[in-house]
Amino acid sequence: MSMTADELAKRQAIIDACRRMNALGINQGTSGNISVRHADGLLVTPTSVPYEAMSPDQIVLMAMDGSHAPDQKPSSEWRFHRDILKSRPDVNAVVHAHPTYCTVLAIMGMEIPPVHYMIAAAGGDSIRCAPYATFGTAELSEHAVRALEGRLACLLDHHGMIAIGKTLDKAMWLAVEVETLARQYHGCLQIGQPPLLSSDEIERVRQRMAGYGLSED
Ligand SMILES: C[C@H](O)[C@@H](O)[C@@H](O)C(=O)COP(=O)(O)O
Repeated sequence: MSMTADELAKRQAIIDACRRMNALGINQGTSGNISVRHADGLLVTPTSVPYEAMSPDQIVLMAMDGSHAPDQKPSSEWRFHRDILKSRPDVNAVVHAHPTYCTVLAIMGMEIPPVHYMIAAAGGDSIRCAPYATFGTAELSEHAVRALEGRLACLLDHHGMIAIGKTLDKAMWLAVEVETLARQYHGCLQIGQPPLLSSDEIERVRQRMAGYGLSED
């Protein structure tokens, strides 16, 4: 398989990010998948390959019509990766994981409200929870794209979380922030119903955050 240095670097960056997801504790086992925009299509992780054993040649190069080399097996979630990248020209990377606290809230069908100003990093005053649909289906993809409208992250009912970004580093950074928010919200709920920040305040923070570190810009 011949490829440019740029493509090889993107493939390796995807694998490094997958391993980091598990090392950071925001994912486990072979759950989760990652994609990055490349040329007119995307590079996406293969299905059910342990991240420690994943090699750059196993990353699947996919066209926007879903086609790929016949000997390659893309992630079972390639549809939402493709559909998000297709519908969001502002986004170049998609990170899907099964972080524990995000998934606990998602199982309960709960979205994350503005309990902490860092929610602004996800693009607005809530992190929505997309309705449940079977993994890998076009229905799940439609729900995810809708839940991500005007946002950079969403929960997936009875499933997990998606974080997206202009770069893979930004999407990974946001994935950790979203799991932290989920943990904080879960902690608050042990005490009672937490007071929330106003939508105006979240919008103020969002504007102040523009260009801050790895957040939205
Ligand atoms: C069954 C899978 O775990 C599915 O839930 C998917 O969402 C996932 O996280 C990993 O699937 P792939 O290995 O197919 O990327």
